[in-house]
Amino acid sequence: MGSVEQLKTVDWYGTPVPVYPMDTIDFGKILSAEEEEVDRLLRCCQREGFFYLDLNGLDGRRFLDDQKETLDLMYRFFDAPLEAKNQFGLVHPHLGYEGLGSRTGVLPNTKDGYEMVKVSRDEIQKGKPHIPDVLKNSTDMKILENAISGSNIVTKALLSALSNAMGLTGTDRFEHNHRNERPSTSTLAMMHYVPSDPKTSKNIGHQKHTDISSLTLLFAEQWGLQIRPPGTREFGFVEPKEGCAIVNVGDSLRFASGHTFMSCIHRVVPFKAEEHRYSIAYFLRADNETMFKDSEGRNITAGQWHDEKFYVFKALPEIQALAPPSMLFGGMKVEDDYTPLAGAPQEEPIEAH
Ligand SMILES: O=C(O)CCC(=O)C(=O)O
Ligand SMILES: [Fe+2]
Repeated sequence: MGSVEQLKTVDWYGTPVPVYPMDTIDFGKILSAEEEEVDRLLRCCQREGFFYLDLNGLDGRRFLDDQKETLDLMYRFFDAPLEAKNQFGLVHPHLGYEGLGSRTGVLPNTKDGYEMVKVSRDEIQKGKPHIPDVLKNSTDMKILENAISGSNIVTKALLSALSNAMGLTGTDRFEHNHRNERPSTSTLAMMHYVPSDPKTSKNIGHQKHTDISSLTLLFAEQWGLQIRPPGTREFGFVEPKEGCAIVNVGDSLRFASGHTFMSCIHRVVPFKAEEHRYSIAYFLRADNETMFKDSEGRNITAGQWHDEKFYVFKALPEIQALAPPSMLFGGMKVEDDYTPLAGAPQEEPIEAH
């Protein structure tokens, strides 16, 4: 990572903000286990915890088609009346609907700026998903099924490559804790960020965090995602790249790698005040029963980690501040942030307890 002076920047409310470069991993080369590509993938996970995944090749393009279909479905879904979207509410933390402002926002004294609907992989596999009636026709069901199975295939291919790169065999391989027939909280999250102005709105973006997941496959064509690579103090934007998904390592894979992989700290801010932003995230998560050692040295199951961290995500800032920082940030080092935003309040540093 070069110094800030050498970084590309983008204007954000009158201030130049870094645009962080990220490596690009070619999905086709990963499928063929090309050694150089697999080694680069491993280095991305060890150094930064995020990368672009290039899906422009023949085997990747079908997942881009799934993304387009999912986006069309989302435009329709989020246009529906609140009662229709919220038909089942939040059934479990990893499935169902969460309305605007359910969590803490990205700036002090704000709530989040998005609504979200999540579809559980397990429920889709069992053929009995809690999906609101507005989406429960056969075409929409097929779109969701394709999006989930496609994302599962892509993330499992990455897991397998990472096991190879680490020389893992048998039950030590990462895939062993991500078996399709075992219960997990793996889920497809579809998010709609409402237009909001960081200087005046009370609903703003997505609070900084690391993901609970093992790997997150994110499709986001619009600006707004910011990352804070290890060793930096400043959030910078991730530039959307044609035909590429963004992949990040989450806490579970960091734990499974013996804390050698980086769980990427990130957040979402409104890029243009008048814009609706849509993003699709597949969270590949470990089987609920998988045992990890977390950053506090506790032995904890993947299911328990999910539930505890979800509770902290949803808690009020006062409660969040009482949780160990390793909860929201998976044991990643968190220095105070520098958040340039002319005229707007700065993000409060999270204190260590
Ligand atoms: O909307 C995005 O681009 C990222 C969302 C995110 O970080 C999350 O849901 O964990
Ligand atoms: Fe995230």
